[in-house]
Amino acid sequence: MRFVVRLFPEISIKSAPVRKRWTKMLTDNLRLMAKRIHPTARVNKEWDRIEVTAKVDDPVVEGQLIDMLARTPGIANFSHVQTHPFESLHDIYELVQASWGDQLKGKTFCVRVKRTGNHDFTSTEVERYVGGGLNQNNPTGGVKLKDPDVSIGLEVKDDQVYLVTKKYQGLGGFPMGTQESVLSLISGGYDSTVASFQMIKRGLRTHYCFFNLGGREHELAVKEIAFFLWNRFGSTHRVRFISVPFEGVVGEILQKVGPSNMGVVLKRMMLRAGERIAERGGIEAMVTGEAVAQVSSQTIPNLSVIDSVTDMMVLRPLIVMDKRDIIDISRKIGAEEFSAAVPEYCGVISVKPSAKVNRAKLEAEEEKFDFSILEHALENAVVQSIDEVMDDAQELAEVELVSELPVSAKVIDIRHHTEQELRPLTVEGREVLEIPFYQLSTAYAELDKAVNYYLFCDKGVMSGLHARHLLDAGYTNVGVYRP
Ligand SMILES: Nc1ncnc2c1ncn2[C@@H]1O[C@H](COP(=O)(O)OP(=O)(O)OP(=O)(O)O)[C@@H](O)[C@H]1O
Repeated sequence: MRFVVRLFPEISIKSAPVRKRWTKMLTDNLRLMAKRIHPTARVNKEWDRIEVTAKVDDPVVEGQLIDMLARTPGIANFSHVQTHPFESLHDIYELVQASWGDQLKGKTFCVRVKRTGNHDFTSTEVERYVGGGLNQNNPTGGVKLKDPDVSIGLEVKDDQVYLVTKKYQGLGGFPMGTQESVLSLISGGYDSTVASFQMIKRGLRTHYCFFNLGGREHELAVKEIAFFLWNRFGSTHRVRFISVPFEGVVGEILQKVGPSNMGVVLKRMMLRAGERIAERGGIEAMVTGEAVAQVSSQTIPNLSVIDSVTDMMVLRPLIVMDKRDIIDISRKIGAEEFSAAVPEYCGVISVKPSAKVNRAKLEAEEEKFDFSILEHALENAVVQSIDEVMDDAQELAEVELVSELPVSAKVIDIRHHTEQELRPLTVEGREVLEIPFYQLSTAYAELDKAVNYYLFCDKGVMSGLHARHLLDAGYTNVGVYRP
């Protein structure tokens, strides 16, 4: 089987040396991946195209090669082609008639020919001869040069004719490795996932940085997404996944920062930490999934307060995109199910978020922040190669979930104290302890081990994550209460 790959037009207009270098990179990338699919797969570079062949007649291999080409950055489109030797114009006509004749009934069509080599006919002569013959010998809707129902692509190269049997859309963008590295701040939601994809598609080597706010399950879900993106669109280049334990930072924000500023301060802490991690890895730009006014921390005034903590360039590929379009891309690239399954971190952060934070007030609040906690988080960041991230995905501890509480059980309401005040939880006949999740790990140690505790939060996500946390820490008397 044979595929002809056309370069993304933005590559074709580059200067000759750049084009040559980038085409070589795309060829190398394809070679690496094709070899993983079948040992006979070969990738050959020519000036304006790349050919991918495999000496095997197997629809599974064919499907895998099509999938590989459809998800490789740098390709405009690609065609499945059949090659045949020919001696005369009439041979070409017969080949086309055999493969296209019965598909032209009632349809308008045109024949497009590209020719290379020495022949005693021109491309236009081939188009006329073959088109005329097809029209005469089939009940077609006639030749139509503009917007025909069927466009038949042919390539005549020396003594071979290439018949296009099917044409596929490529991903576009630039070949992986042609651009620099970036550090994508990924939370696993639709936005940062799609933002990371956009970077990969443009040929940027995209490393991942995750600030762990919600425990091991959240981390694993994000690792799964990052691995998926890399494996599907950028696996020719090894990247890193950095996980930064950020629960301490969140706890400190919740204690030192007023509700309206929390979201913006959290993002400032993320950019501060992200910048340091990027610098350690020799990376010059960060990427986030923010879009203007999608939430209140993403207004222009707030984004500018967020940005002011770093000199490093922050790329926001989704900045003017609508959420609906972002989710459409997520669906198209197969990431939607992953992002939909990522637990939304319900405890953090702004209870009454402000669309325009008061910068002076925010900076005054930040002065109370203990920055050694941020340093501690950075020291404890775990760096993994992306192909190793799923190795540590051991089974998560099972958590008991109850809607009716056992007689002697107590409930721990782990919501933020402002929510506890707004909507206090009462459970008839049971004691409810109010321990916000950011105090839980220290407070839990003080509790009576003989009692069973069931954690409660609004969505059941945080309570599940924290119950798992406690189980991991060796406590056994803990579950989740979902009334
Ligand atoms: N836990 C996290 N780890 C790493 N980056 C994060 C984290 N939370 C947020 N970010 C970064 O900050 C950006 C803005 O976060 P925010 O929670 O305001 O927005 P979002 O638009 O809902 O993002 P997403 O859909 O990616 O979760 C995210 O797109 C992401 O780049």
